Amino acid sequence: MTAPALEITGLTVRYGDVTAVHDLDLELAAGETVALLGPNGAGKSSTVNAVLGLVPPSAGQVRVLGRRPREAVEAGCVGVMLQHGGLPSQARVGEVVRLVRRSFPSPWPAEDLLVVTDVAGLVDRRVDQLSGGQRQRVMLALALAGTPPLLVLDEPTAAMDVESRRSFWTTMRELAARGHTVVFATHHLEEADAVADRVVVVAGGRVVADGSAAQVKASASGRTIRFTADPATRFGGLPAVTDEQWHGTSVTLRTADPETTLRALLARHDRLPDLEVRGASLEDAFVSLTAAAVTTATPTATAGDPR
Ligand SMILES: Nc1ncnc2c1ncn2[C@@H]1O[C@H](COP(=O)(O)OP(=O)(O)OP(=O)(O)O)[C@@H](O)[C@H]1O
Repeated sequence: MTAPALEITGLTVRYGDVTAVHDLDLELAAGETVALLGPNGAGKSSTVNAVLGLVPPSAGQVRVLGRRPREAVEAGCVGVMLQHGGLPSQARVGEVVRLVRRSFPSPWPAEDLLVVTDVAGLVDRRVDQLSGGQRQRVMLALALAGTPPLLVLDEPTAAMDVESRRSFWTTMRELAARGHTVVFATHHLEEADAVADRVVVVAGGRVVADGSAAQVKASASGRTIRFTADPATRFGGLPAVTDEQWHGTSVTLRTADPETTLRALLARHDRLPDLEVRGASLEDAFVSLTAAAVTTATPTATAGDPR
């Protein structure tokens, strides 16, 4: 049986009095593309750093393809893009890529590496002359230089514009299609929704939801009903409504049971102009799951099948 790409069991990371990660379990199968979502300070970077062997677990253990993190990194099993990765500023891109490739036992074929990461046109450029997005692409080329089965990316698109992000994620999909496992921490919910086949939401150092984007969305209770109304109107007392928000003349009701709420609304009002009934977005789910975690400080049920 092949080992999971990543197996985290009971991981706790403490920095002095601060517990950044609490008893976290996570298993990634080979070939999965997994988004790690969470608000600032949720424990994403601490988890990533433990996976890379950069911080020691205070409790629990991490295995990357069955190996200890340091061993896995040294064997070239893990490609990494960190938030504050450095590059030698005076060197040319081609030299840096060549040097890094040479340090691995099974480097990614040179030409293909430059094409896949869209760096071919930058090889003669000095590193300090790159734009933020170009720099990130070079960082990706270095992360892939050892042909790692697992790619770990901490907010990889933070410095990229919309177009660079789009092409970056196209590259990630190609890598996933070639069998690489990709795990990335992000604040961009739309990226997680579009790219990841699994979304893990972390809050307060714990996993609060784990499933496909659709499952995570479904785990945020309720739908929203939106329509236009006179701001003097009040909709208190409607069945199943848990929240009422106004923006000008547009009212949004959150409801646990849209059909019952709609029946009651239509019994009282002849017209509901611009009526829309929507499922929760990933952002709605994220806000409600992470808010619940902060309020209760205990993990809620995971969405979807535990893996
Ligand atoms: N080296 C450190 N020393 C002390 N506390 C730390 C250290 N690194 C992180 N922390 C704390 O641990 C908690 C989790 O931080 P972490 O960086 O893992 O979260 P994150 O989810 O990656 O946040 P962000 O999205 O802001 O990058 C925070 O309270 C943070 O202040």
